[in-house]
Amino acid sequence: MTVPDLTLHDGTSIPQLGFGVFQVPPPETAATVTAALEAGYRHIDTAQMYGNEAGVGEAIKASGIARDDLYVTTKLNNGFHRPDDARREIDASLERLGLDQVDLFLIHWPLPTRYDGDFVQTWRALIEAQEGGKTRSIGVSNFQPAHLDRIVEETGVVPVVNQVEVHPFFANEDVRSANRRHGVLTEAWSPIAKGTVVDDDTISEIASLVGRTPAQVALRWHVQRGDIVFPKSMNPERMRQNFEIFDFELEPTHMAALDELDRGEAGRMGPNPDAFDWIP
Ligand SMILES: NC(=O)C1=CN([C@@H]2O[C@H](COP(=O)(O)OP(=O)(O)OC[C@H]3O[C@@H](n4cnc5c(N)ncnc54)[C@H](OP(=O)(O)O)[C@@H]3O)[C@@H](O)[C@H]2O)C=CC1
Ligand SMILES: O=C(O)C(=O)[C@@H](O)[C@H](O)C(=O)CO
Repeated sequence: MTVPDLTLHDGTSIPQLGFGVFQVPPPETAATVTAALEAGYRHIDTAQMYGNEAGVGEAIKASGIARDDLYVTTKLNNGFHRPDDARREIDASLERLGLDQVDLFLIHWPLPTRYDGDFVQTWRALIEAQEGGKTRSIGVSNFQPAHLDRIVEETGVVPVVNQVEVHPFFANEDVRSANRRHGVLTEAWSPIAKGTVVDDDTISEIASLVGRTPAQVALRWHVQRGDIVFPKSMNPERMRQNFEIFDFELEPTHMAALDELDRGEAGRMGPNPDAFDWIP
């Protein structure tokens, strides 16, 4: 199965499908990521918050896969928004991952009610890290349209991606359209709604009609909308299943039926970025 690359506005490219490691316990991360690499994944999405960057690094090193053939994303933790902390912790991530450079570094959450709402200082620290060669690309996560507008206005530097919650029950269209307006690609987190797409009748019916599983149908919906996805699974069979989504297509009526499942704010499963202020 070939995973398409999408071109980011800085000229680099990113595999549209990756593997997410949120809630993969640190002691099991190396084995889990090794299984994902064996299944064909070449894009890994981790974060300082997940506490498992070292396991990701261990699996990468043991795989023998050429560095250029892998795409690695990590994210700055919420306690490190001040520039001096960000500088130190970006270096610490590289050390844990065993890499000289990551492909993408993100601000994990904007935390508009912390640090006097000054996530612009944090964005400047990421710009500096990119200039210093510590990351090829820089982006943000959980940025609402106003947050995105502000960093672009104040620095002139546009993130390549905004990683936000998106799944059939929470289409997050306001943020996706703000991303498009800025030329920012959307990365959809919790793309299979934390596994709950399997319980939905509409998705299950479409899955039966196309001879696929509900998770495959949901992931296919995302990729046909042009978003980047990285489902998490610690089960080798589901890991493989989630990878096999580029050999079928959903027809427009099926795409429209999935679009109809959007519950707006009621469908949100994770924290609201305007209020989220948790520092681990
Ligand atoms: N930037 C941010 O703030 C956030 C980023 N993320 C990123 O997005 C990634 C994915 O999101 P996540 O929250 O993990 O949720 P997902 O939507 O990827 O769902 C993961 C859950 O679904 C189950 N699952 C996996 N595959 C299948 C399948 N084929 N059929 C049925 N159930 C399945 C998994 O269980 P099992 O392991 O047993 O298969 C797990 O419980 C994260 O790992 C992380 O990288 C996530 C949240 C927030
Ligand atoms: O997984 C992530 O990347 C997150 O940021 C979430 O874990 C988030 O912090 C959360 O769900 C807290 O309850």
